[in-house]
Amino acid sequence: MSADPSSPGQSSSTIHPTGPSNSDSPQIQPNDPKPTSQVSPGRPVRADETLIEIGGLNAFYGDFQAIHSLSINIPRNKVTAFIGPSGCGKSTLLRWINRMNDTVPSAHASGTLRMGELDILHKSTDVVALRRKIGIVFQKPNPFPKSIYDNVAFGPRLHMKLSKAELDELVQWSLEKAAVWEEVKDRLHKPALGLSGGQQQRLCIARAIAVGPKILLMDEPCSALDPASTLAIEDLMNELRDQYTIVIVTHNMQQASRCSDKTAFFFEGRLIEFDDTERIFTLPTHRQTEDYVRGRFG
Ligand SMILES: Nc1ncnc2c1ncn2[C@@H]1O[C@H](COP(=O)(O)OP(=O)(O)OP(=O)(O)O)[C@@H](O)[C@H]1O
Repeated sequence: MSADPSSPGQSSSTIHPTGPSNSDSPQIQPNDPKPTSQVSPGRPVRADETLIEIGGLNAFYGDFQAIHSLSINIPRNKVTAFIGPSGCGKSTLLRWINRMNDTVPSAHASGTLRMGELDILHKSTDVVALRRKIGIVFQKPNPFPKSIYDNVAFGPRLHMKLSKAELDELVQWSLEKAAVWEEVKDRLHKPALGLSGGQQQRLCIARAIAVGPKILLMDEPCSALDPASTLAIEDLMNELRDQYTIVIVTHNMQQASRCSDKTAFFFEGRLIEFDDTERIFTLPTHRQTEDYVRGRFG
């Protein structure tokens, strides 16, 4: 396979949708001086390169406020875990990052939510283009009732002008990246719904990366999977982390500590603590964080 281009769908023979440089996205300057942690004033904080910048975000369903004045910078090419008890706003935040909440009539939000120059919350933002950059994988695998091949080819057919050979190459590349190619290569034109749950989830990841996102949002991607499939997804996240920015919502503390670089702990719609995962699980600053990661509540 040749080197990944920085722009998906360009009409060259190299059609892999994303590459390590991610150079086509507007960028906040590396070494953004904003701290990536909200805790421990005085403690040195490593300056990660920010991909998603969130400032003073308030999110509502009607009158109910689900997220309160949230400020957090999501670092590029890292895995960030969102943890916290049920109802604390983790999914709401994911759903605002790729504007899924547009489909909820009562949902509204204020504050800053940016990916580089792109103002995610702005009314004029092209949501279809945004979702190419910010893919999402849900709790329950949701392949389309189509063939395995057509699931992965769906987005590229919509957004890119590719020859049959280029599309074949892209489908293969995406399935390889999602670590499911070997299992499906001989049944590409069979129904996706005939795959196991773990295979379906990896297919959904292949479908998400086929259109060249910068970031993959994963909302409890393993909660419907058996332990072996869960391990396969975790291994996959480890492999993808160099090329993608991954945000995972999880209730599984082992998973957060195994898979993520950074962890954000939320409680009742507020960010309590955001730090390196190792620190959150060994020496958190807040008692509430410690109680949660030790399983004392939630
Ligand atoms: N469509 C909606 N309409 C009204 N309220 C909603 C809607 N979706 C979520 N909420 C409320 O917003 C709050 C945050 O919900 P959210 O789903 O973001 O929490 P969560 O931390 O992801 O929870 P869980 O871990 O159980 O998935 C909850 O009180 C929830 O009931």
